[in-house]
Amino acid sequence: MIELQHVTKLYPASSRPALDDVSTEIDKGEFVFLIGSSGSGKSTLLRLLLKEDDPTRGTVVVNGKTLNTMSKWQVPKLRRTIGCVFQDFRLLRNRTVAQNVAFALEVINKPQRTIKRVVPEVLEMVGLEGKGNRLPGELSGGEQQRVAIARAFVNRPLVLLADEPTGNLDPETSEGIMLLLERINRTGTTVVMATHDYHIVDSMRRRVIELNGGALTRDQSRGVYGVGR
Ligand SMILES: Nc1ncnc2c1ncn2[C@@H]1O[C@H](COP(=O)(O)OP(=O)(O)OP(=O)(O)O)[C@@H](O)[C@H]1O
Repeated sequence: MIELQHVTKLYPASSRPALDDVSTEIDKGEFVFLIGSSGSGKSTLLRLLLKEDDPTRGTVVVNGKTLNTMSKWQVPKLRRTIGCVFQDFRLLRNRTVAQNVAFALEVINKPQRTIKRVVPEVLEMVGLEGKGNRLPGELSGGEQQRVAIARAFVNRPLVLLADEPTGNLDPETSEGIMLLLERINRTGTTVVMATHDYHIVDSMRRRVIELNGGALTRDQSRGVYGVGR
C-alpha cells in the first residue's frame, strides 16, 4: 500500500537531511500516527507520498505505484487516490460548503448528476447536513475541518493523509474530528496523520511512527506519544 525503502531527502539549502534513510511499510486499512518534534520530517514524508517532491535517495511506493519512476502526466491520477487534510483547512473562501466539496469531483470530470447525489451524502456523513449553502467563513473551525474532510473523502480515496488536522481546534472539537477520521478508516481507507497532539495519540492507541531529526526512531503498534514529553 505505502512503502518507503531507504528514503533520504536533502533540501538544497540545508546541510542536514529532512529524512534520513527511512524505511517502513503501511498496509491497506491501517491508521498510523506520524509523530516527532517540529522539523523532524513529518510534512516532508507526506509530501513525498503525494509526489509533491522527490526523494534524494530511496524508493517511495504508494497504492502499488513506484513514485520515483512515475512520469508527470501520471501524477494527477495518483493524487485522485489520495485525500489530504491540513491544519489550516484550505477551503475556497468564496465558494459554499457544497461547492467546495463538489469542486473535488468537478476537477476529475464526474458528471453533474453524480455530484448532485454524492455531495449531500458526504456532507451528511461528516455532520454538516443543512449547511451546504454556507460560506466557510460562516462556520466554526471544527465545521470547516469537516468540510475539508468531506472534500478529501468524497472521491473515496485509498489513502487519507492528514497533516496536523486538529492543530487549530480545541480538544472537544478535535475529538469529533478524530471520530470522523476513525469512521473513514473503518471504510477501509488507510489514514496517515501527522500530529503533535499527545492526548489524541495516547487515547487512540494506534500505530505510532516517530521521526527524530529525519530518522525513523520508533515504530510501535498500539503506541503512545512518548515518555518524557
Ligand atoms: N522547502 C524546503 N527547503 C529547505 N528545507 C526544508 C524545506 N521544507 C522543510 N525543510 C526542512 O526540512 C526539515 C523537516 O521539515 P518538515 O516540515 O518535514 O518537519 P515537520 O516534522 O513536518 O515539522 P512541523 O511539525 O513543524 O510541521 C526541517 O529542518 C525543515 O527546515
